[in-house]
Amino acid sequence: MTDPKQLDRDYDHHGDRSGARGTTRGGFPRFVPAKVGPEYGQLLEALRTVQDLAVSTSLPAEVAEAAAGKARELIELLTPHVVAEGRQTAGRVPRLPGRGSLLLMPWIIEKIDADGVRSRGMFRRFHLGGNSAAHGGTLPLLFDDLFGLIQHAYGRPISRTAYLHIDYRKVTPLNTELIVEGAVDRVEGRKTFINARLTDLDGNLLADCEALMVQLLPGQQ
Ligand SMILES: CCCCCCCCCCCCCCCC(=O)SCCNC(=O)CCNC(=O)[C@H](O)C(C)(C)COP(=O)(O)OP(=O)(O)OC[C@H]1O[C@@H](n2cnc3c(N)ncnc32)[C@H](O)[C@@H]1OP(=O)(O)O
Repeated sequence: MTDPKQLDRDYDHHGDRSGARGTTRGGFPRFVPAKVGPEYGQLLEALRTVQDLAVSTSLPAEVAEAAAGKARELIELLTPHVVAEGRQTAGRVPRLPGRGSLLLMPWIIEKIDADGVRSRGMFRRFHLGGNSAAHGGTLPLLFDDLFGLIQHAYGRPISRTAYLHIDYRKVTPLNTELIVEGAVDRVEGRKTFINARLTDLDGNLLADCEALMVQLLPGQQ
């Protein structure tokens, strides 16, 4: 992983974080890959299935009550292990779906270098909008995280998404393997313009997206 200070001499002067271990005084924590065993991936897959079930069931009261009890047990188990931003495992395991984060789409990075990033995966029941299609709001999440990876792999410093323009070309299906791929289009000073496309495995275009990411100034969060 590139040292962010090599990309941005002012890395430590963005914003004013606590400086706690694993974070910086910059606007973003440093992304240091986390080392985890297979049990972490298994936990995430189980939790994703719980998410799918939470949005796709109609529970009798006694089942909802029993499930709430089990959920509280899980909360008790996990709560003592909360850590500061930058030290959590989620988002720092590039080989796992969604980099090991439940927030992110559970997609796998297939290619990541200065020429662009490609990921493969599925939208699942948890992402349902209506009529068997992915919720329109899930696509910006997929694209935005891809753009973060693209500009990091391109060697650009800390930036924030200024705008993200999506054209929805075709309905995005659930439970169907898809590809999202994008690259830097051009850099103008602090501005990085990035394009990406979401397609099915036959190459049919489902959505395309153009975004502007703006490099943060010293002192900016
Ligand atoms: C170990 C495991 C691997 C990990 C490996 C690491 C990977 C890591 C992945 C992380 C992935 C997360 C990546 C998410 C990134 C977000 O999603 S960030 C969250 C969403 N975005 C935000 O919250 C941004 C909120 N907005 C802002 O903070 C500010 O508006 C901005 C965007 C920083 C710009 O403000 P500013 O610094 O005051 O800049 P400003 O002078 O207004 O504009 C600079 C230039 O940009 C232009 N501009 C600014 N906004 C716009 C706009 N909306 N439209 C057009 N032009 C604009 C201006 O016109 C100006 O152009 P020039 O005059 O220079 O030609």
